[in-house]
This record gives sequence, structure tokens and C-alpha cells, in this order.
Amino acid sequence: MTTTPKKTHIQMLNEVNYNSIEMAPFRVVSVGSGNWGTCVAKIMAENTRENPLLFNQEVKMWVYEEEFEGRKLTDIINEDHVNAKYLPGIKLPDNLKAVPDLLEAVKDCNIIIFNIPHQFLEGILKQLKGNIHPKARAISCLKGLRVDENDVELLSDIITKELGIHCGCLAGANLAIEVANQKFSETTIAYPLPSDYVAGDLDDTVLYTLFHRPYFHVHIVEDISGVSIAGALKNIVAIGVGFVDGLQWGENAKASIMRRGLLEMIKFGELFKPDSKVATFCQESAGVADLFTTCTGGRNFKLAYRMAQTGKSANEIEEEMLNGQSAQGLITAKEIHELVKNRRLTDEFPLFETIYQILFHGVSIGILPYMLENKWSVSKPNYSG
Ligand SMILES: NC(=O)C1=CN([C@@H]2O[C@H](COP(=O)(O)OP(=O)(O)OC[C@H]3O[C@@H](n4cnc5c(N)ncnc54)[C@H](O)[C@@H]3O)[C@@H](O)[C@H]2O)C=CC1
Ligand SMILES: O=C(CO)COP(=O)(O)O
Repeated sequence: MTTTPKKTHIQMLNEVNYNSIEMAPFRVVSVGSGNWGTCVAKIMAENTRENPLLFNQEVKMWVYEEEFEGRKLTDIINEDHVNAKYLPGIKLPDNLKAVPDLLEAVKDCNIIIFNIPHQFLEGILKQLKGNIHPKARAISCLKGLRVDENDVELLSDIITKELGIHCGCLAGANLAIEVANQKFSETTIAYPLPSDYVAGDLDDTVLYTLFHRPYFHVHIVEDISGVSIAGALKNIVAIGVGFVDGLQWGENAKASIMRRGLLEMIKFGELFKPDSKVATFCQESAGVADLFTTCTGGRNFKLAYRMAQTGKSANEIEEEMLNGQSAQGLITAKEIHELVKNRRLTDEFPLFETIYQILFHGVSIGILPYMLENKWSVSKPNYSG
């Protein structure tokens, strides 16, 4: 039996007849309005305004409604054009519209950008099921994975499974406050074209036009597994780097944790998503660059630094320091621990496992060098305390 070879990305793009564009002007919604959610929505609103033939100018942003300083957050965003709680001090374009009702926000939108802390994804997808544009396409900007006892799923795959829409992902070395202040950075978008791709559909050109700015450079790839895994796991590594920096062990120690972390990220890809490419981890912004930036200036790093300096718990510091924002590495460390324990793979991930033990079982940060010497295994409790 002969099978038709799958067309490459480039072949499909070359066949597009741009005279038969069906989906433009695209209508864009951001599901999420936190620190990064608001920043990405701002970028998209800047670009939709400059490209009125391709996009409806208004970008909607679903806001989990709350009161801030006596006013509704949506009112603050729509009247003052600033997200005073999650991205203070940054002027937002007036074509960015905050919407408190999730279904109202996504109504008629054929590009849905997901950008929320990953613990809230499941609840949001339940509400969206059956209530979105049937031909919508999606991009996930979340940095996380869904892990059950024995396996791991990409969040973009969960979105596809729950909503029946194709979904790519965006990740990179992108501290929100720097991007919001239009300081230069790069990002990676993984968007393999869907099998039901039609002319005029969301493609590399549309994605580039929606996200690229002079200060925010976009590189589009196909390796959705590599981009997703790197984005999720570097948050755990950043906690390790925060620990050793908090104890002032110096630059060499931080570099060691990053090196070991990168190896474990790649190993995780090999074992759980063999289609992930080592090149993505080593060459893309979503790989080593994001690892570096999160390990030097991210919330996960800062939280762990403060834990090491004060001896307080992760939850205490998150509450004190982050004002409603979330350090995803805490959740991801726990999720990965459960998975690798159930799969009897703990020994393959000594750094991730040690960070988990420090975070949740009071193990001393001093254990880390033993782990680096491979003298420690999780079954030896005598190094704790
Ligand atoms: N902040 C950053 O610099 C970057 C973050 N990311 C990733 O982007 C994703 C989104 O992060 P941020 O926008 O920074 O979020 P954030 O950390 O600012 O989280 C706060 C958001 O969660 C919402 N929220 C609180 N309770 C909720 C609930 N019960 N249901 C739904 N939403 C609720 C809040 O309204 C707020 O919008 C995460 O996966 C993060 O790892 C990626 C790149 C940079
Ligand atoms: O992903 C990030 C930068 O690319 C942000 O990391 P934090 O969530 O640790 O702040």
C-alpha cells in the first residue's frame, strides 16, 4: 500500500492562494491578563492597529475580574489603559479591550491566545468547550505541562483535545516587564501547520505579523514539544539557581545548576516526548536563552533566592512578594516529581528531585553539591535538615 507523503511546512505555504483569504480580518482574543498575559495582549494590539487588512483592530482580553484599589480591574484597564495590578506603569493601547465575561470575550474570535498560569487552564477549557468559533486557531503562551501519574501532555495538546482546535505555542526569554518596556528580546513560536490547513488560514506570515515588533523578534519553528518542555522545566532550574545565589555560593555554582538543569530538560524531552529536538533547547530563545533569563531575573529565581535568605516557605514568599502573580516552577517541580517517581526515573533527574525535596520536604540546600557529585540519591535521607 502506498501512502501520500506528508507535505512540508514550506510546500504548504507555497500553495497558499492569498486571493482566497477566508479568515481575515482575523479577530484576536487573549485569554489571560496577568503580567505576561497583558504584555502579549499589548503587543498584539500594537500589531492589529498597524495591520487593519489582516486583523480586526480591537483585541479583546479576558480578565479574571477583581477589585483593585476600590475599582473593577476591567474598568481600570478600559478607562485608564493600564493594568494597575499585574503590569503597573505600562500604558496599554486603547484598542485593547478588557472583558470580564469569558464567553463574551472569545465570541467570534478566530485567533485565541491562551496566557494564564497553568493551574487555571482546565477550568477555563471546561467553560469554553462548545462556545468558541468553530474554525478558531490557538496559541498557548503558558509555561507548564499537564502531568498525570504516568505520562505528560503538552498544554497545546490539551487545548486541541478539549476544544477541537489546532494549537501552537509561544515561549522565549521574555521577562514581561522588560518586553512591556520595549526592551529588545526574542521569542520562539512553534506552529506546525494543521492537517486541515486551508488557504488564508493562520500561518507563519499571520503569526509573524501578529507578534513581531521591532523590540520583540519572532522565530517560528515546528518543534512544539521542545518549546513546551523547555518553557516549563526551566522554571524548576531557576528555583535551584535562586537557592544557591541566595546562599551566595557565587557565579560558578549558578552556572553548574544551569548546566545540569539544561541536561535534565533535554533528557526529559528524550524520555517523554522523543519528537523534541535537542537543537530547540540549545539554539532557540525558548531553550537556553529562556533558561538564562529566568535563572537570573525571573519570579521563580527571586522566590527561591528569598527562601534561601529568610528560611521562609515558598508559599509564604509567593504571597508576600508576588501580589497575586504565580511562580509556576513550584507547581511544575511537584508535578514532575510525581511523574518521575511513578515511572521509577528519579535517578535520571537528580537536580529536579533535589529541588523538589528542598521545596516541599525541608531538605537543606546544602545537599546540592552532593547531588552534583552523584553521591546522593533520594532514598538516602541522612543528608536532610
Ligand atoms: N510573567 C512573565 O514574565 C512571563 C510569564 N510566562 C508564562 O505566562 C503564563 C501566564 O503568566 P502571567 O500572565 O505572568 O500570570 P501571573 O503570574 O501574572 O498570574 C496572575 C493571573 O492569574 C489570574 N487568576 C488568578 N486567579 C485565577 C483563577 N481562579 N482563574 C483564572 N485566572 C486567575 C489573575 O487574574 C491574573 O491575570 C504562565 O504560564 C507563565 O509561566 C511566560 C513568559 C514570561
Ligand atoms: O518565563 C519567564 C521569562 O521568559 C518568566 O519567568 P518567571 O515566571 O520565573 O518570572
